[in-house]
Amino acid sequence: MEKSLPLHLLHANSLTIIINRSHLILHFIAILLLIHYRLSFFFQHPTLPWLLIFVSELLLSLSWLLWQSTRWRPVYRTVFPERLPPNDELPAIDVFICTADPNKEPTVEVMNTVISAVAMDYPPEKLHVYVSDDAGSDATLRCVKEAWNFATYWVPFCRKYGIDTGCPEIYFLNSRVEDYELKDSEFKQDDGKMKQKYEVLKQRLKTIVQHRDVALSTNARDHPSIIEVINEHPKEEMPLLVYVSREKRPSHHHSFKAGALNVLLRVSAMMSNSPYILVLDCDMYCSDPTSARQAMCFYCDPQTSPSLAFVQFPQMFRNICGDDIYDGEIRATFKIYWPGLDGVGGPIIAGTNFYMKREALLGNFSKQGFTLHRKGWKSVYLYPKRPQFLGTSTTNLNEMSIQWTRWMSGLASVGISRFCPLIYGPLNMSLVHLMGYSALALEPLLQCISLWGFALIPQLCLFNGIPLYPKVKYWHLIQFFRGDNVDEPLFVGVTERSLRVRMGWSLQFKVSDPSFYIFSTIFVSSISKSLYETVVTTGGEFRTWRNEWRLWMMKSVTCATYGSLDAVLNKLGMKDASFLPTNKVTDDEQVKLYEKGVFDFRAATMFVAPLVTVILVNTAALVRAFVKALVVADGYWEQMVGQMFLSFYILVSNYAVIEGMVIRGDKASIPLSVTLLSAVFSVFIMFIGSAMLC
Ligand SMILES: O=c1ccn([C@@H]2O[C@H](COP(=O)(O)OP(=O)(O)O[C@H]3O[C@H](CO)[C@@H](O)[C@H](O)[C@H]3O)[C@@H](O)[C@H]2O)c(=O)[nH]1
Ligand SMILES: [Mn+2]
Repeated sequence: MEKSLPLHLLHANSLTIIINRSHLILHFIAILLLIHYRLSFFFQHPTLPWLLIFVSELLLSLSWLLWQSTRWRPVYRTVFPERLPPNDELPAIDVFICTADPNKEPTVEVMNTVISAVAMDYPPEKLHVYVSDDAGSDATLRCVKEAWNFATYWVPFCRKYGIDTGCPEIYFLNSRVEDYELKDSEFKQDDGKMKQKYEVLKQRLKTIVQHRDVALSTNARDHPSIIEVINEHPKEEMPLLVYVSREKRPSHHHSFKAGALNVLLRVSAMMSNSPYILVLDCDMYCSDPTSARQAMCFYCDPQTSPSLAFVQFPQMFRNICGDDIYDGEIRATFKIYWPGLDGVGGPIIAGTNFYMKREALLGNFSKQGFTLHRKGWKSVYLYPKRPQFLGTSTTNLNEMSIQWTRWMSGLASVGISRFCPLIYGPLNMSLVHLMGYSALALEPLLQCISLWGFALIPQLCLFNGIPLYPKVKYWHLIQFFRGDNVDEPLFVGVTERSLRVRMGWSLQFKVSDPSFYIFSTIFVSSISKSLYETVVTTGGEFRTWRNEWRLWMMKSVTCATYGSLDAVLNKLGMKDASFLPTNKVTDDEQVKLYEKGVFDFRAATMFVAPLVTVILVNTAALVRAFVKALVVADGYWEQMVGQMFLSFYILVSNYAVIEGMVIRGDKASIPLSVTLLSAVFSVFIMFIGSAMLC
């Protein structure tokens, strides 16, 4: 009876699907009308600015269309680990943890990841944990040994009392007084001892790191390989723990994280060779010990398992708070895109927090970005209520921009390679799935070209009085009075009339060119759909939506642009691939700003100057247009209102940049030098742009 019950279920919300598809049809019709409008005008009066803005509109529409694949059939999954076969029938798992830089990746956190992996709720003889240390640091090896020593007490403690997290840091942070009072004295005693041991561990780790041989750390790029089994004398309740530092030589390309994973793949093949692999970044605590059992709900199902390559969990973060102005949560990716991809053929690998079938890899990690799906492998996305893994997210502008530039570069390099999903067609992939892949791979290029277009072309034309959007005929304010002639005094000196006189302003506009409706429909439709998705379907707030919208604009002119450039230069052989690991060390001052929702503009000039430049160009265009509208007689408003609105909208959305430039005077505001440099860029753009376009 038990056996026939399903191990996992799939749900699709039909209301969401109906709304998504109806919106898709309406928005698509509006885009077709826009194309018709542009083409018919363009053939009559071909001009360069019209062509450029049309290209921007087409590229953005293409990107929108590709992303619709993720709205086509979003699905959610539930698992029933209690229905799994008994422990002795479960398959074995190898856990891979990668660390690269002891300066950027705090050792206490890395060791918490290691301990939490060792303490996972899985038969210990079927669990093997491999730690890859790309820095080849002797200190890290010693720390792993300390962590192991602690874990030999910690794991039995967790098992004995059924502790619901295998991560000591989370456990000691969250242990609640009320629960504690209910516990018996034996538990209290053990808990006290554990706490003490944990404090000792932290102290030891700190000492090791402080006294580490600095000379060794300079050898991070040049060292022989070290493989050390930490628990040479196996203990019953403990899984295998292995430290691996692959050989690195300056003359050999080491392929960063993918290279490290490939070494772990080979080392583990010689030692445990488990059929399943869990990949974790060094900061990703296994906060819920049951993730392996949850993933096995798919792999132990004889129907799904044969073609299932990996089970992806979302990346979640333990340091998200307040406004989350840098969208550290990466909400859209894990709440919209991945469930969307799951419904049409499977999510792609997010780089961490996934269980992989060894067989699907064919001995190599790096030839994934979509060949697996093309060969007919499937993947599933599991987003349980309780976070399975918790890592650290970027919480300042600089780190966020570096990280996104790296991601954008990675995506763009797929987009411009022969693996571009649109070219490297489907073998076993559906069209919608392929669109999802293309949406990701082409995102950087489509986004940066179109958004630079929207940020500059209409503004340059506005500055020079060239209309790009349909006219609005009447656009004026009417003041009106209303009141009945009743003059009997109510009180001394107050007549009813004077009370009832209403003074009001009404805004009246009449659209003379019906095409104006096409543009306003597209604008309103995009805004309302994204608002609906952020607030209704994914439970965000209005400010969440504002943050995401603003960040999308900001990242287009910085990260997407640099990422695309990086990929192109790389392809042309003019630049080497690079991977700057994200800094996971937190700085109190920066965290305070992040918590308050204040932008920290102490970022590399290359990430701030484009933002300021866009603001300056938009301001100049808008101010000039206003002055002209006041001076030049009739007709100016009607023609220019679309462009004026666009500039106004860009300025309002990015008010935080204006604030950082002229209002805030604190240390983290935009330095005058950056503003001046951007002013030079702006003047340059205005002159050259005006000369070319107008
Ligand atoms: O040469 C390297 C560089 C990095 N890493 C490790 O790779 C992981 C991810 O690096 P991190 O700097 O934390 O990058 P993030 O920006 O946080 O990572 C995201 O983006 C990466 C791809 O850009 C993915 O690989 C990650 O899984 C994903 O979490 C970390 O554990 C690093 O220690 C290595 O092992 N070797
Ligand atoms: Mn990371």
